[in-house]
Amino acid sequence: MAPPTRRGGRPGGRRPRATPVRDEARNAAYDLLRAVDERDAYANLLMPTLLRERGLSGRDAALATELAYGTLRGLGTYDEIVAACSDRPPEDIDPPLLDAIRLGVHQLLKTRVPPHAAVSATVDLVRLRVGTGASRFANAILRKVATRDFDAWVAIVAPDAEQDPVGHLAVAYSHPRWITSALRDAVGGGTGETAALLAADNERPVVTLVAWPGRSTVGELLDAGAVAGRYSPYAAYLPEGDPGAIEAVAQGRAAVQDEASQLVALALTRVPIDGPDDLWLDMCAGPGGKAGLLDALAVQNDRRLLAADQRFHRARLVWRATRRAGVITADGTAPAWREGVFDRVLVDAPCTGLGALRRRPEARWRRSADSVRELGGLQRRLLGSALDAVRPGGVVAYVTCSPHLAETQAVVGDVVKRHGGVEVLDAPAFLREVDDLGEGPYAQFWPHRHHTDAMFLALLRRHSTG
Ligand SMILES: C[S@@+](CC[C@H](N)C(=O)[O-])C[C@H]1O[C@@H](n2cnc3c(N)ncnc32)[C@H](O)[C@@H]1O
Repeated sequence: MAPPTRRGGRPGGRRPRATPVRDEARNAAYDLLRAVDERDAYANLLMPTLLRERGLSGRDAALATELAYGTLRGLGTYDEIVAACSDRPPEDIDPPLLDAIRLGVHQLLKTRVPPHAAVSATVDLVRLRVGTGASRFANAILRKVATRDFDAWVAIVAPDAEQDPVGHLAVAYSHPRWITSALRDAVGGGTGETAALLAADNERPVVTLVAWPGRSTVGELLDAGAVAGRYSPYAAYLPEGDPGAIEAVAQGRAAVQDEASQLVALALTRVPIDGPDDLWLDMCAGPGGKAGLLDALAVQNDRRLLAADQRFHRARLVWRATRRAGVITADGTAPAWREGVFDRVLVDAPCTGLGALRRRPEARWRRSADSVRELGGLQRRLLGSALDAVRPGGVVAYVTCSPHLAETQAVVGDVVKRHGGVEVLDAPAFLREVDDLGEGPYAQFWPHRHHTDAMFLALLRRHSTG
């Protein structure tokens, strides 16, 4: 890409406009970035409110969302590029200014926004929101950024792919190094497959709906513009539009739910068990995604579901998502139920959420490797407690929305060894409609293979009291 010239229409050649123009979509994107930085806001929860408050809809809403989420996902790479274009490292740049520059870099390198528009809109934003002096600094950085495309910058700023493959992938695909390394170990493939996984984390996931059986049908969702799901008999994808505008969703008969989440809950119900099959437990049920499906299946098959969550407000959400389940606020590690009374138990354990990075654009920068260690003890206690809660012959599903080996195989391996009397079942055998879940006995979904979250499933049968 040629360097900017004054006449050629390139961004840097233009003088700043006398009066900065306020662009509502970019302002909303900027405010989201600031809220994430200053108040630890969750981008996917705050964005709909921001759009509503600003009266943004249609293309403006889509632009604001794309700019904010894209910037949050990509800022690992963008900061390396800013560092290469500035005499100050990003950590020495005032955070409000840095966020505006990141927004500009994203527009220049990852969108079809014309470069002159990307620069002038960012410079205007900085003048209005940060200050005139800062806008000159932003202008100078963005002029340099605009001299190359994304791949050319990665070739300059990322560590050498041969000498430091993890470092290269981390910068090229904007993931923290520790997550890149953990995902590479978990996917078990080479650099190519890790790159495909990291790239999938940077894509906008399609909205997936679940038609709760007995309450709505996939046909009803298809009539409302959705497309049939690939694997789950209850799934439909919504290519565009607001899911809340679909009648079945608005009436609480269907919901938004990733397809892998549907399938792991379904797999638990598919394992044959000898003897009674009356009472099911969802031990970590909030906010109620899997409980909603389990409850609907329980109602259809004349079973009973007890759904528990340690936090009251999460339990309340479960109550709203279910129709007949008993819902309680309870700590699964200090159970409010007798041992060995349940026929099937789901432990959807609290985890790092590294399998859902597509949905939570800022999450990768919030978590640290310490959180894996911190969660490990709780995950082990919850799974141990689930094995106590299930009757001999009954089944436990251990699920995480993280593929990190320390949260998945290591937890199951340790608890099974300690507990005794537990058989690890071949989980992929209960999900025959899905290819490539791994060689067993565990099932691992992947965004780049299945277009779902990276959900992990272990199915365990309790044989004796151990
Ligand atoms: C991964 S989320 C569960 C998601 C849920 N199954 C769904 O599909 O919507 C984990 C849940 O575990 C709850 N939790 C954390 N510690 C717990 C404990 N000791 N006992 C019960 N629930 C707990 C959290 O409040 C959180 O709602």
